[in-house]
Formats: sequence, structure tokens, C-alpha cells
Amino acid sequence: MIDATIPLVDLHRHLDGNVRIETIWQLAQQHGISLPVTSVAALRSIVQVQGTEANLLAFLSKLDWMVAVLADLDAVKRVAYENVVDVARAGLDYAELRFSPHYMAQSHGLPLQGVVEAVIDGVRDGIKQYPVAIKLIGIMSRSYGEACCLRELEALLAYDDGLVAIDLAGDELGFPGELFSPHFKRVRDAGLQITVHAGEAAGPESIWQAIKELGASRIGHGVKAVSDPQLMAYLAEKRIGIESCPTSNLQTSTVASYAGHPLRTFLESGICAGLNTDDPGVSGIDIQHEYRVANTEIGLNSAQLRQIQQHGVEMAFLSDSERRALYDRCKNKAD
Ligand SMILES: O=c1[nH]cnc2c1ncn2[C@@H]1O[C@H](CO)[C@@H](O)[C@H]1O
Ligand SMILES: [Zn+2]
Repeated sequence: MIDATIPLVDLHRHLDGNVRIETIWQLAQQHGISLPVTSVAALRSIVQVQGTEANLLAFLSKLDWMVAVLADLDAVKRVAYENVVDVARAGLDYAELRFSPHYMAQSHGLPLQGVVEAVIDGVRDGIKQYPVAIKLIGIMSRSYGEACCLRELEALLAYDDGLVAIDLAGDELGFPGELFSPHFKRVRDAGLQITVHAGEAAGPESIWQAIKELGASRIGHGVKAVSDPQLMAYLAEKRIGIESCPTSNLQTSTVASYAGHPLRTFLESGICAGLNTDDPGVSGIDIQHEYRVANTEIGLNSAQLRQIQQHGVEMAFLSDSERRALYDRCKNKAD
């Protein structure tokens, strides 16, 4: 199902949505943070989504447990490091890990720039020990408003050579993209790439806005694009990459069932769509799970799965030489 000759990538993966349950438990003990449960097993049942949530915001509240235990910068660094280990153990060749410094900092009032530095440090330590390639995407958490996102962006831009792109995530309905036009002007001026969560909770107009006003060259989720044929044609023509995350979409009730996921329609419309995990720790999944459901539930055949895998490499924020190196490494591994 997964082709060993094509690099396996995960481009939409929140590292602050992937804190290990055992790590939450240990950090809570270490820092005297009280949890509403008395065992690791019970913790799993409240941190991981069981079935589906009513909407995006209910799903996002699950991540709060993961950042509630980030009591100091060592904890942030640990989580970043463990994310690299998880990427390697999942059999991925390359991942883009995204994180929101404000979201990670807010529970314990950590310094924003310190958080960015700790994430970069933790990832650097991880890739010294594991044979994976990683790039980082900085997130502005829109749910905290424009002013907070500006501070968050400034902390991220202070380390712009450690990042490949900026994203906008959180409450898409409550905080529409137009509030963040000035922010993305700064991102474009800094020469970073842009991906935006759009068309997940809001409609196709949010995707148009992300592309035309904010400058997104990739879209996170983009589920609602299917209701706008003109947009579908535009996405295909301009090769705007769609970062699909089917299990996340099911768990946030963005789609009612896997069968109702638009991934197949994206492919059949010539759109460059790939498969990703979003918040693997919250969803309790890995990338193999997403390929499996794409096959058995969404109904993609093996040629389509291969195409999806290739799309991931195509839309990765890599230079052409980095992309070639990734293919070469993977080919050597398969030989
Ligand atoms: O599926 C998602 N949709 C929108 N926002 C998300 C999703 N998953 C996580 N975050 C948001 O990303 C930041 C942490 O990286 C937080 O703002 C969290 O709410
Ligand atoms: Zn996401």
C-alpha cells in the first residue's frame, strides 16, 4: 500500500498535537501539575478522541492537555525531540512539523522566543540521532486574535532561518483569514512559504482568501473546496497542494464519514493532494493508518495511493536538490 521506492512524508503534523501520553503523565508528576485522572490508561481516554467530536473546537480542546504540562523550556525541548523520534519510528523519511509558540507558552507563561528556540534545539538533537529529514513550520494560533498572533509571528520571525513556512491554525470560523492580512505581508517579506488551515470549518471563500490575500501555496484540509467547481479547477491548474488529514476531518465532524471525504474527488479533479496525520497524538493514529483508511474506506486503489505519496513529495517545502536527495536516500534504502 505504501511504495517503498517513494519517500514517505507527513507535511501536516502538529508537534503540539503529538505529545506522548506517557510524557504528559511524567511532566505532570515532575512539575506537580494536577491531572483529572489517576492512571496513564485513564489519561489516554481523555486526551485521545474516542469516536468523534461535535466540531473543530471540541476537538482542539483535546490538545490543551498536551500543552498544560509544558512547565519549562526543557519540557518544550523534550516534546520536540520526541516528535522527531516518533517520525522516525513511524517509518517516515521526511516530515514538516508545525507548532504554535503562543499555544505552547501560554499555560505557564513561557517566553515566546524561548519556546521557538527550544523547539528548534529539540529537533536538532533528534535529527542527529535518527535518519529522518525534518523542517519546521511556525503557526499563528488565530483563536487568540490579531494582536497575539502578531507577537507570535515576531517570535517566529526572530528564528526565520530555522523555519520553512508560516501557517494559521485554530478557530477558522471565529477568526477569519482577512484579520491576518498584515501578518502574512510580513511573512511574504521575510521570504517564508505559506500554508493556511482553510476550508475546514469555514467554506470555499476561506480557501480563496488564503490563496489570493494571504499568499498560501498550500492549504491545510481544504475539505470545503468540493462545493466550488471554479476553485477546484483553480487548485488543479495552479498546483496548490492540499494537505488532507482524513481521520482528523472525521473526528472534528468536518466530514460525516470516511466515505464522504473529498480526497478521491480531489485526485479525480487533478488536484495535488497528499495524506497527513494532523494531530497524531490526539487522534491516536499514524501515517500507515491514514493510507489504510484511504484504501479501505475512501476507496483509493493502489495507483491512486502511489499518486498521493508522490504528491506529498511534490508539495513538500523542499528545494529541488533536497527533493532529489530525498528520492536518492529512499532508493538506496529500498535497494
Ligand atoms: O485540525 C486543526 N485545525 C485547526 N487548528 C488546529 C488543528 N489541529 C491543531 N490546531 C491548532 O494548531 C495549534 C497548535 O499547533 C493550536 O492553535 C491548535 O488549536
Ligand atoms: Zn492542522
